[in-house]
Amino acid sequence: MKTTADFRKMKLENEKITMVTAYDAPSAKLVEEANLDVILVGDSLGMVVLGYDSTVPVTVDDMVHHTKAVKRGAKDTFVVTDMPFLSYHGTISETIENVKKLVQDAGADAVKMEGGGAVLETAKLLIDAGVPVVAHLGLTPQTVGVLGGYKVQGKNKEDAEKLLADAKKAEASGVSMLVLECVPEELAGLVTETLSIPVIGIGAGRYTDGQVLVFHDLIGYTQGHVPKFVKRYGNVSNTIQEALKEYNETVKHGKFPEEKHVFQPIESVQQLYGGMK
Ligand SMILES: Nc1nc(=O)c2c([nH]1)NC[C@@H]1CN(c3ccc(C(=O)N[C@@H](CCC(=O)O)C(=O)O)cc3)CN21
Ligand SMILES: CC(C)C(=O)C(=O)O
Ligand SMILES: [Mg+2]
Repeated sequence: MKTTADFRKMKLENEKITMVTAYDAPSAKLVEEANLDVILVGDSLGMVVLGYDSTVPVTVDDMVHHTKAVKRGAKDTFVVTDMPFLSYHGTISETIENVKKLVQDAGADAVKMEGGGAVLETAKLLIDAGVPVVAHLGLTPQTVGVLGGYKVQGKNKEDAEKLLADAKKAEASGVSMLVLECVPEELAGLVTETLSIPVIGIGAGRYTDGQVLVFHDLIGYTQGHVPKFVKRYGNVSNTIQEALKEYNETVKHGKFPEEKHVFQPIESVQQLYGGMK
């Protein structure tokens, strides 16, 4: 399994780092077999899998449940799990209780936390305790209510300076990586060249050390809104829809099951009831 040290080395050697979300065992297995570097059990789970309108309703128990599934499917890939909304804003003991569930019970290799400022103080305490932490700046979907929508961040000088300062603070806190979401690509490039930790972008342009996308967006399986920064590499929704329609038709028309799908012989049933009428 690649580790945080490997990701740092990859940055130094200009080798791009690939990250994708996964929420269950079979998809995690496919990600591992495709040789991607990192799996993120994102709280986007709430939107792409659980049918919520935002990531706000996602709980620690949801993240535990799906992290366990992902770890069963991908035993040899570094797994980062999102700490969900408000699960790292209470007392440090409450936060540690939640981290313990995600790391010790579910097997996450690192936890990701959205935000700068005070969140990074919390990150430092966790890192001192031995927990690898990934920071997440720029568009932080858990604060959508405060931001007023999923909008590009760091567009003016003041916001850009704040973001760069938070990024430096993240590095100083000891975080292993930084996810940068929905920022102008030049700002992402500046953050990337300023920091020595890997910067993974989503909607952050071409100059970051790596990229992350939501699994369902990438394969074309998202049912709701797909952000502009997404490239769809497949169209799985079509494939599934075709299979479902064909199943429906063949059953309705008596063409499934066929003889090869049937258990034979039915001697015992014949002995019991004298066979079918
Ligand atoms: N399917 C999915 N993909 C994601 O990448 C994703 C989620 N869901 N849910 C959690 C967060 C929310 N994210 C989002 C959601 C929407 C936009 C969006 O619509 N952005 C506008 C840009 C608006 C602007 O110009 O300021 C867009 O048109 O893409 C961006 C990120 C990223 N994450
Ligand atoms: C969009 C990525 C970075 C994320 O946080 C998630 O999938 O929840
Ligand atoms: Mg997230």
